[in-house]
Amino acid sequence: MLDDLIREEDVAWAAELMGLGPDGFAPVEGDDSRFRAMLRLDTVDFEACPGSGKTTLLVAKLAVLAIRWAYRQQGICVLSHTNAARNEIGSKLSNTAAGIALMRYPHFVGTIHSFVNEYLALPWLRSKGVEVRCVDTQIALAKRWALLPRNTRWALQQANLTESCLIYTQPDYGGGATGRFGAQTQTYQAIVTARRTSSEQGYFCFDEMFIWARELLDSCPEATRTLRRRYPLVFIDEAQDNSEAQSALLHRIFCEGDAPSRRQRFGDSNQAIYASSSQSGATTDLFPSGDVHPMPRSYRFGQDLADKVQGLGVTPQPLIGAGPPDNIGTDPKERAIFLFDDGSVQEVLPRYGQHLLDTFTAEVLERGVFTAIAGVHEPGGDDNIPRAMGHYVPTYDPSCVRKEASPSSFVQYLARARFESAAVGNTDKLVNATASALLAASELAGGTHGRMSRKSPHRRVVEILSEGGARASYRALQEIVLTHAGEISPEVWAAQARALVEDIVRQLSGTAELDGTVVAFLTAPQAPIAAEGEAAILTRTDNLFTYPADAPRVRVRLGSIHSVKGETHTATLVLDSFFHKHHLSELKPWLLGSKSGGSTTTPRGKKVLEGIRMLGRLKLHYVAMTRPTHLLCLAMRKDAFGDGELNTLADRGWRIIDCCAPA
Ligand SMILES: Nc1ncnc2c1ncn2[C@@H]1O[C@H](COP(=O)(O)OP(=O)(O)OP(=O)(O)O)[C@@H](O)[C@H]1O
Repeated sequence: MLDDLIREEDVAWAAELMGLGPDGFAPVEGDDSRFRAMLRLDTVDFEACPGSGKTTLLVAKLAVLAIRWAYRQQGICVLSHTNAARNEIGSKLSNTAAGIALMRYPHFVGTIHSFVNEYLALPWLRSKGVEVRCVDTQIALAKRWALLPRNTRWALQQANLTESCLIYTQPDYGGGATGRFGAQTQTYQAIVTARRTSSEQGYFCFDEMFIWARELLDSCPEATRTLRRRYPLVFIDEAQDNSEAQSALLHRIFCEGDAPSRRQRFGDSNQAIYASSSQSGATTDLFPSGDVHPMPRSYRFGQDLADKVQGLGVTPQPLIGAGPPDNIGTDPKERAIFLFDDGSVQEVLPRYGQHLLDTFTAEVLERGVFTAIAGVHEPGGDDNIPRAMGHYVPTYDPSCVRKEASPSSFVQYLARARFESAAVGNTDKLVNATASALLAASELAGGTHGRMSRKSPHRRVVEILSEGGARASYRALQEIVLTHAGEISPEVWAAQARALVEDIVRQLSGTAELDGTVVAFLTAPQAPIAAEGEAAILTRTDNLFTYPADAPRVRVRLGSIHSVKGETHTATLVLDSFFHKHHLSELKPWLLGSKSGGSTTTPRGKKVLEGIRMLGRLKLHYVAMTRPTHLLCLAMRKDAFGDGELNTLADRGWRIIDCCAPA
């Protein structure tokens, strides 16, 4: 039924639609990989280099399929790993009427988590009589902690266990990281009781939904048949990032055994990086495997950058640099390395800002995307400078860029929305972030309205608040948020916002007294602090570094490498950071060109893989260094380099900028 849905004559139309011109997917210099990729509808893995247009290709295929899809009860299932990727696909599809149809029944476009919730975990829990109110790890854990007897809490604290010991891994509420408290202990029993009670009340942690999804499949094996009939064609974006739990579950739903769905995965195994060092990739249904369709051309950057970053791929791919795109009308720029020492680490960002001003025209500075990213962005000890982003920019707030976890305070909800709307430029994010923060505060205060809804958070709040009551406070609060573009000063918070927020949270939750957890969630915003001395850098809590500070001409978005996966920037500065060792210093042999790839071959011809930590380091920095279209910069300690090494770098086309010396 599916074979004829994308025809040769559709390819030029789809390329045009994606803004690539009619020849966007046409064969180039004998390479017809993209043209063939467009036509294929069999089960295949598209393993392709950074910037090769995987997401673009996926959306182009979907646009054609949307027009030809004639089935009313069966749909296309498009799964991504993150909300950011889902939103990217959604916004690209929304450019055509047929694309918009794909966002509705009978199709599904969403994250793997939302698919698992909607089709498996939620219906299963409902069938067991549980109404799911909220899937939010922070809220579920706060509820569970509050359910524990006081002496259990004390015992857990004494054993250095945090709330996360209340996450379970089995359908009997057992498992999880309970430290020295084995199943026979009273403390363990209290933990299990709190887990069970809060789950029965409808509060779940994010990853627990997979437990219930698996239980459904165990109990009702016919569910897979139904899902395969419903979704004969499945696309998975960012497939390299799937965890074992996700991969195994998807394989079981769509592939294992008879009559599998057709499944196409898009990804790049060299870019497989995970949210935490304890996570690892899938072992079931490895990506890529089986029929692999490579696409070697990167449309993001040119050949010079391709040649310099290629070696950082664990399995170096033949990288053809067919970029950069000429959408901002400038040529690729000379790569640069900023060198610093303990005393000048905070000079790096201003020097980068100045370098951008010297390199790009005012128009490019206005239209381009400029970032500075570090492998480690959570603060640690004050030694081993540079340990994390905070050593370069003391006011950096890591919670603002954690895309998947929920913010942990009202102010952080707003900060994240400011950060996100800096990229998109709409107020909708601020309005909904305010509403989400109020709903989260209300849940913490004991509200039981639940957050599982297809409606926007703003609509939910308006519906719950009665007219004449706190709805007026809600309107006034939204007006304050919008007037201040989400950046509420401590003064405005104290004088106006706080009372409104408390009034709304009381009405949403039906609780007169707001306890300690809610009070902590509603802590006042901090005034921006400037670091001491000449190297003072002032960023706002939204992690935008503006330069020059007094009359900004460029905005640099700060973040972790994880937070920029899949993104395209005009210029990217990759800052060194520390995890067991300094990342970039450890990668020096790759920068100097003496090593390439994730393995070496011994004189006897034996292939020896780099250690696990080094492989992680390579992948992380391969993602980082393949983001820019026009300018790649690095920042490293000056004393990381020995005799002659800086000359080697200069010979390899790196411009050296020494921040230890006055500008
Ligand atoms: N066929 C093409 N011709 C010209 N430009 C293209 C083509 N395909 C994609 N592009 C452009 O290349 C850039 C990268 O595309 P995209 O983000 O889809 O790549 P990706 O493979 O998903 O990247 P990553 O692996 O880093 O996530 C975008 O600016 C896109 O518009």
